[in-house]
Amino acid sequence: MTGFFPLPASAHDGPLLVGYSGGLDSTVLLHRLAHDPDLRRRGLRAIHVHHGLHPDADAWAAYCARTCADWGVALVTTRVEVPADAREGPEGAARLARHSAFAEALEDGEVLVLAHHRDDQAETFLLRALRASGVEGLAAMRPWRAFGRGWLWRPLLDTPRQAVRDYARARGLDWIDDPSNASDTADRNYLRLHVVPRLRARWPEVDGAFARAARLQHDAANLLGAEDARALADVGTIDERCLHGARLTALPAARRARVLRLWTERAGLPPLPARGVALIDAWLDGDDAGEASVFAWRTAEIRYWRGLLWAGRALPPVQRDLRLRWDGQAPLSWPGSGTLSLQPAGRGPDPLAARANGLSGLRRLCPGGIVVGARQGGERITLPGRRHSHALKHVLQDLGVPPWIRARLPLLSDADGVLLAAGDLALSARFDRWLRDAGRRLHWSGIAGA
Ligand SMILES: Nc1ncnc2c1ncn2[C@@H]1O[C@H](COP(=O)(O)OP(=O)(O)OP(=O)(O)O)[C@@H](O)[C@H]1O
Repeated sequence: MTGFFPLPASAHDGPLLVGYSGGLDSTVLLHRLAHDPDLRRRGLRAIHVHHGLHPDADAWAAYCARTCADWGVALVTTRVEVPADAREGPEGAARLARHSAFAEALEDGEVLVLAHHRDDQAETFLLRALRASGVEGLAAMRPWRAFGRGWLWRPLLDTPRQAVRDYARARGLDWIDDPSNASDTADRNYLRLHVVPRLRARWPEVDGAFARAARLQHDAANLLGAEDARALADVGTIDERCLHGARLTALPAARRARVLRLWTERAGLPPLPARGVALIDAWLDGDDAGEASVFAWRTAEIRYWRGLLWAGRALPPVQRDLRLRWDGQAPLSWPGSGTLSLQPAGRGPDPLAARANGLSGLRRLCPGGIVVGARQGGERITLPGRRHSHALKHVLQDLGVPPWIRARLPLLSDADGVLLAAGDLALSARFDRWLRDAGRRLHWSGIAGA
């Protein structure tokens, strides 16, 4: 009988949840784990994701249930909906649905175990090279990573497919052959069926060589990542969404691209594409004419203005015609662009005056209630301590408010159209006085993602 192949040491010791499709690889993995008394003591269960895509999918789920019962392993079967017209194609959409089912099933500290092996790693490396990936992509799959509330472990990543096959044959295991593996329409299958066999005929060690190359990229990616984090800290963020773009220009182009990607990743945005990096480079190199520039990708945007870069979720369109009445009692939602509320001020006012003013004071200030609307252009405001009014545009420019926030600012006016406040960024002398007397402050929660 061929060897009971060794498993690498486990980096985390939570109970195990095996992703069990019923195919050769995960059958071998489950058998190997289920027959290892040390691992069983940690706790072991399996999950089968029923994609409902193949006519035999019910039979596959039943097969997995029987095998698990034979081996004394508890099985969770989860049915997922795979959208027929997904942008990622059917395999990609099934994979996404499967991974969210895994994340949902995984309990705190539990370890999801998947049966990717060394030949899968070699294919992933090749696929990534064909997509012109950098070091992070070429590092391919990691043996361990954080996943949902626990971890993801790929203990077979150094085990060749042939060893997996030998193990199954030696123990008389059977498994499900998914017929889609024989089709070469998917890139991975094309490599597996046509390309890797040609390479292997000439270079028998090709899988091991690609897998080793992936590991080297992994080490390089870790080293680079640590330097990127230092460079980002040196560039300095104003907050997690706003960066001193001008200071990026001191960095070499390749480092600048990596720092931008790290910054957008930390802001929780999808990976920044190369054309976004190129455009930002052009902004930083060009004359800043004072116009804001924007690059949008997927659900995200980066905006550039006066040497500063902002990253966030795509902003809602400007609603120029929207006008709402507000009595100040409850917070007012300013559609797509935050909320206005009147809150108690930090330093307490004279309590008697405050009670006398209170919200009825707001009605005294504006008998017709406050009208909240978008900027139309040409507004003027008389700031506290000033005798004359100023153009709101200049006030906001002096405050350094970027144009896309200016366009979405809720403007508060009285019934006669006299401007009281622009968000909570600029207050008129009259409104400021009333707020002080009432012991209140105006709060605008700002634009989410701006
Ligand atoms: N239907 C399924 N139910 C449970 N686990 C599954 C299922 N399909 C795949 N797995 C698990 O995921 C592992 C990898 O399978 P496969 O290569 O098909 O998945 P993938 O997530 O598409 O991987 P890749 O990242 O290589 O594209 C399997 O060995 C198995 O452990």
